Amino acid sequence: MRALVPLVFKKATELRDRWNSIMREANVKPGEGHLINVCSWASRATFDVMGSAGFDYEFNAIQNEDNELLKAYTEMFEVAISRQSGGWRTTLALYIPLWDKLFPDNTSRFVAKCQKVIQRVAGKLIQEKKRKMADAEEKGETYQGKDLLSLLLKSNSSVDLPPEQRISDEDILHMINTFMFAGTDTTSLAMTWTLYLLAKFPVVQDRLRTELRSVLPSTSLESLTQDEIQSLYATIADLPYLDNVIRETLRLIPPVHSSIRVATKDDVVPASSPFKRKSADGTMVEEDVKQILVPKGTFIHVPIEGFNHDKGLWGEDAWNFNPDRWDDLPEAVKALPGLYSHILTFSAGPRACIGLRMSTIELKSFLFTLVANFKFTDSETHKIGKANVMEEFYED
Ligand code: HEM
Repeated sequence: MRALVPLVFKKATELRDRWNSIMREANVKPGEGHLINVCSWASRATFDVMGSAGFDYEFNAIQNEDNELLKAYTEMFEVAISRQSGGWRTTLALYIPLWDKLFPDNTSRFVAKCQKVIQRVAGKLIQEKKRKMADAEEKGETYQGKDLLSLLLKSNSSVDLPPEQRISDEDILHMINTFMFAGTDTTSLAMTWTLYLLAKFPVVQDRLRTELRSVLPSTSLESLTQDEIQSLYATIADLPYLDNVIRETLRLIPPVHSSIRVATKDDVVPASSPFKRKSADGTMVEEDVKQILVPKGTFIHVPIEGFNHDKGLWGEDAWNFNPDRWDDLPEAVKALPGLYSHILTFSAGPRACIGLRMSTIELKSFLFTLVANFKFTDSETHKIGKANVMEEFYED
């Protein structure tokens, strides 16, 4: 993870410079604003980080959007996310995964087209990496690549690994897809919502900027040595208000708002307080229910956002954006499980997120660079909506 820090700083300063040059080109005068689609830029930045750190691949997305692999991923993500709105096809595909393959609609055909591009380009990437490793071996050297793909290929070709435990190139390709899907837009959404909330709550933004500027180095970030960057990041990582702002955003707007699990055996889930059960047509079926029976095979919707917003645990102000709450959490919250800060944003248990540390480095470094240099305000012309549990943001 240490090796990630200089790369993330490089990308954060690149994004800062790109925004500055856009404003210069648009002739924006000091104090004037300029409309920027933060969501799209944040996504391009996290693609760049994942490309370099994950696969030693330069999407170069902050500079241009023409890369064909980048286009395939972004278009595929957009389509996949638009499908999340539900509908009978989505539900059917959940129970019969082959359905989409047997009876593809336009969306499935489009995703298949993107997948073909990914298979071709990422497949070439895997072959090139293997060739570099073989070349190094021929010279009696060890290939030094530190990206995820190199480490994966190295451990996969290790002589100690029994052949039946080696993973195929096809599975490695699937892993690249998983990392691109799980590790880019999640972090960029977290970054975007943080900047959005800062725009909505200028007092919080000003207080955060003051904290960030207090640790700005006296020379430019570009002139820092690797050791100085590491030491700057260690300082940023410990900034209390930045930490609170990030935790509060991740609590209030988790980028993954819900998940699904399947019960592998019959189970009983106790209710924290008795509830009334209604049938699908809204008529009352049972009063004073104290537990939920879960038969094996049931699909369970895990409401991450609901867990993070529970007023019974977090207090009446649970739906408010209040970074200071992290200085004095209710006892009930402290007792909650979760990989991160008693919230379910990164899930929990054996299949919890493995990218928590990577996304923390990205969020802290990018927010440091951007908030110390720019002031964010809500767009007057573009309405930004929020679905799921909350539709509005409440002032504390
Ligand atoms: C703010 C950023 C992120 C959030 C909110 C987030 C959230 C999550 C959640 C909720 C899950 C569980 C999904 C489920 O089981 O239904 C998950 C899994 C996963 N995440 Fe993240 N993630 C983030 C960043 C990252 C990053 C940067 C990486 C890349 C290293 C990553 C890699 C993964 C992987 C590989 C899994 C699957 C783990 C498994 O099934 O064993 N995530 N993430």
